[in-house]
Amino acid sequence: MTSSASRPALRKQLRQARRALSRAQQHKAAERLKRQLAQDIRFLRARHIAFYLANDGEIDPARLLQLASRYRKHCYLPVLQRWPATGMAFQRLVKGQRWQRNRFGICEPRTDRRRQVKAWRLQLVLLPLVGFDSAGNRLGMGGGFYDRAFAYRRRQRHTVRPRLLGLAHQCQQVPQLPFAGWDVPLDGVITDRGCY
Ligand SMILES: Nc1nc2c(c(=O)[nH]1)N(C=O)[C@@H](CNc1ccc(C(=O)N[C@@H](CCC(=O)O)C(=O)O)cc1)CN2
Ligand SMILES: Nc1ncnc2c1ncn2[C@@H]1O[C@H](COP(=O)(O)OP(=O)(O)OP(=O)(O)O)[C@@H](O)[C@H]1O
Repeated sequence: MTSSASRPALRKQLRQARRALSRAQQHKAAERLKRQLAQDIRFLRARHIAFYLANDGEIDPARLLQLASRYRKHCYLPVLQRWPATGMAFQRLVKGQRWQRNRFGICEPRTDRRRQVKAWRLQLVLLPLVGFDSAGNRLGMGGGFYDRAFAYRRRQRHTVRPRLLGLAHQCQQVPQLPFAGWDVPLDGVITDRGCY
């Protein structure tokens, strides 16, 4: 996989690669991801964790969400804001949760501001990646939603909360991603094959 391609071209290639994975490969990857994170101190210690609902071939953290609920952790999902349209909040999941689709067709909890928290209240955020490199640079879907939600971390480098862990299939690693000024570096990346 070349990383000299432009961001949009690279995004397209990598999205195709993850969508091309078979159901059996997806299943295995999700299981391996769960096994790794279930023993990770960052997962075990965190009480407030943001997940995502897998879409577009993303590695699926649903098993971890189930595990976290069993441990009585507070689980959150991203919810796109209507205003500003570039905003994204994290909303806590509740029993009997009602759902809606966002403007990209991704399922999310029905908006309820009382259950939304400030990004810095979370202890661990599991981010969906389109691509990553060994330096912790990430490529997302291109909306800049996660970058904006955690932009404050670039001003407060000492802030450790929340930890940002990118999740990806191993086939999404590239040698080097072009760094954009607004990119918020990750604390780590976890794939079905290991940690970075
Ligand atoms: N599972 C999951 N949930 C998530 C994200 C994600 O990456 N994965 N997001 C992370 O930011 C946010 C949604 N961000 C997105 C940004 C751009 C496109 C996108 O470009 N979609 C279309 C094209 C545009 C359109 O339909 O109008 C596409 O699939 O090509 C989708 C989601 C919030 N929820
Ligand atoms: N902190 C910010 N303030 C304003 N605009 C931003 C900020 N961060 C990113 N953006 C804008 O968002 C757009 C998308 O950024 P980028 O291509 O890095 O998205 P991404 O990281 O792939 O997506 P995502 O964060 O949703 O996973 C860029 O054009 C950039 O201008």
